[in-house]
Amino acid sequence: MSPAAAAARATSFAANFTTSTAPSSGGRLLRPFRGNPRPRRAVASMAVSAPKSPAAASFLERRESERALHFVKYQGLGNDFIMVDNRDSAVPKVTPEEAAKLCDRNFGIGADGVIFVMPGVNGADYTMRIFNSDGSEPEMCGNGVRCFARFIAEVENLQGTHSFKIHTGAGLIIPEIQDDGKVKVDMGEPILYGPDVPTKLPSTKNEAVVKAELAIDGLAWHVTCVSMGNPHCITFGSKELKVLHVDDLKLSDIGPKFEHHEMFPARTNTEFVEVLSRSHLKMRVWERGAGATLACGTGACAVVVAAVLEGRAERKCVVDLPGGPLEIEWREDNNHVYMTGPAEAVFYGSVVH
Ligand SMILES: N[C@@H](CCC[C@H](N)C(=O)O)C(=O)O
Repeated sequence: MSPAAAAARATSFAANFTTSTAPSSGGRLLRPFRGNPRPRRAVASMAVSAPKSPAAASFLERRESERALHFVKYQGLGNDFIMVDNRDSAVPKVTPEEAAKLCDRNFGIGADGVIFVMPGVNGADYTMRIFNSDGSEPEMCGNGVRCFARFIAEVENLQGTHSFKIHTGAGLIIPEIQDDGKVKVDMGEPILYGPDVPTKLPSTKNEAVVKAELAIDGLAWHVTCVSMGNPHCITFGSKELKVLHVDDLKLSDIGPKFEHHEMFPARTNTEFVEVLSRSHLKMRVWERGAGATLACGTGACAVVVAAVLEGRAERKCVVDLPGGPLEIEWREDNNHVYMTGPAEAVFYGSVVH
């Protein structure tokens, strides 16, 4: 597509979206919304209520248009995603440029990313792809994969506990919906070898980059680098600031300087962490491609790995994020990291493109 055509297409996105608020789930799986007389596809839950005015009638035409994209907005601890049912195709239904438009909180729907539920490959049940709010494509998303599991249960009309094998850019990820509606995810093994994270910082402990020095804004930050499929740089402070008070940080100033630092060839997510106890951590995150978000699942996992490597915490911790707590465990027996937390639908809508 030419840049001009892409721009025109993206503009029509912003001008033509409609939404409807989801009925409260009360912590349970949402049922299909009943106002839809004739759902276009099997995903009845993406429908909207019946029109009552001429304006609403023209909305109906748009909804039934071939170009309508139906979505469900999900959130996990305030990390929010536009979920797209892409089960019938291995090609995402929106382009990275369109995704960036849709994620815009003023001119679009507003979200930290767009997630596509796609057919599985290599024996996996499904494939997850995600575009960040800047249109870049990360390998993995922890809060996103919990939303992904709940969204699958919704569109497949599954009740109770279920687990799925999800193919992602970070390999096979296994979320399990628990009785209480929370999702526990086997996030696989952390990657600690510097060039694979990737970071150009030299290793300091075996092959890992632990408490290495990184100069930013006149401070010598102590950073540990961990990949959970996607890159993370974790800091508990600097030579000058021994202890961080994360609420005092101006993330929008400092975050981009980590994200775009030359030591991180694929850019990086950055977690700023305060140790409340050996099993209780508090963090704020600046995400690659999305900026300050209310939560980051892969980030919370990476934080616990870094805290263990630096001798600051036990392997099982509660991690407080601005959007709420996650339970994280880095198991010694299999080296896998497990993350448990909530995910829920927020609203349903459609957008014409
Ligand atoms: N919020 C996510 C991470 C999303 C991807 C990240 N921005 C990246 O580019 O790596 C999470 O919950 O893990």
